[in-house]
Amino acid sequence: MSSPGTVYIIKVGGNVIDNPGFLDSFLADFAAVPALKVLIHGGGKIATRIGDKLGIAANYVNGRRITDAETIDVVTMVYGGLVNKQVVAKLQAHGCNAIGLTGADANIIPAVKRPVKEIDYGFVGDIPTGAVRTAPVKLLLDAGLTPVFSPLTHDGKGQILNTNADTIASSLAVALSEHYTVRLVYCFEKKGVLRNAADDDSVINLINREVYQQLLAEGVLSDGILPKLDNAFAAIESGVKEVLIGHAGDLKRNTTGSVAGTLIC
Ligand SMILES: Nc1ncnc2c1ncn2[C@@H]1O[C@H](COP(=O)(O)OP(=O)(O)O)[C@@H](O)[C@H]1O
Ligand SMILES: CC(=O)N[C@@H](CCC(=O)OP(=O)(O)O)C(=O)O
Repeated sequence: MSSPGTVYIIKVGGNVIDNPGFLDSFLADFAAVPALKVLIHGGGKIATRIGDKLGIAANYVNGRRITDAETIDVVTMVYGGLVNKQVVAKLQAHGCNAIGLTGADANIIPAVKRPVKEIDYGFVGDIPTGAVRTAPVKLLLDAGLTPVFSPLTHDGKGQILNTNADTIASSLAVALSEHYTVRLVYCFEKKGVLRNAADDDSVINLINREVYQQLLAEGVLSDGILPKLDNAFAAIESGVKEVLIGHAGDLKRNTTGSVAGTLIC
């Protein structure tokens, strides 16, 4: 049997999306990745700004947006519409035949509304293990298309759900590992996971579970880096070949054999 081909699952975060020049150079690099690839975009910052204009204030708990009935409409419009279609149009301009999707399209990412415990997250979706349906993604890749996912899923009963983009990337990476050698690259505005969040050059090159526990105990990690690391470990422990967290400007290096940023092992 021949060895499976490589697919890059690449996630780009809200601080890159919110900076038009940075986003454009990132998308040019993404378009040039010489392998099969899937893009997952965030957009939390833009959703917060547009929500503010509409008088709908953002509220985050543990890195997840509390998504009430008004907020799910805002994020559906912003992630599934504005951001997704702008990213697709820009990729087309770079010669990448992108197709924009939510997790509801082709029923690729069925999710479950997060149960209410101490906190009611509202219309936030968790992706059950094994739920991602890879067949439609494979069809698109086989047809020469590049899927671009917004951070939206659905409950199978007609309700769109808001799911953290890092989680979507990790779940897609794990599911596609059954068919491909998958490399997952988280791209954001820092050079990697930092030992000192205020020092952009304090990148930690390698993090395993033991180092992660130490960093947590030292209080070095906060905000969005926590769900990113949780999702990164979930991927590396479930069949994904390589997981990297790095600067969006280092995508070219991170998809051509070298490593710039933090490698999860
Ligand atoms: N030790 C750390 N290293 C890197 N980032 C950190 C660290 N501690 C906190 N952060 C914060 O985590 C953020 C990344 O999470 P998030 O804002 O959700 O990014 P994205 O939108 O790209 O997923 C960084 O912008 C940074 O402000
Ligand atoms: C449930 C939840 O928190 N969803 C995220 C989805 C967007 C996202 O993940 O965007 P970034 O990658 O830019 O952070 C949110 O609404 O902020």
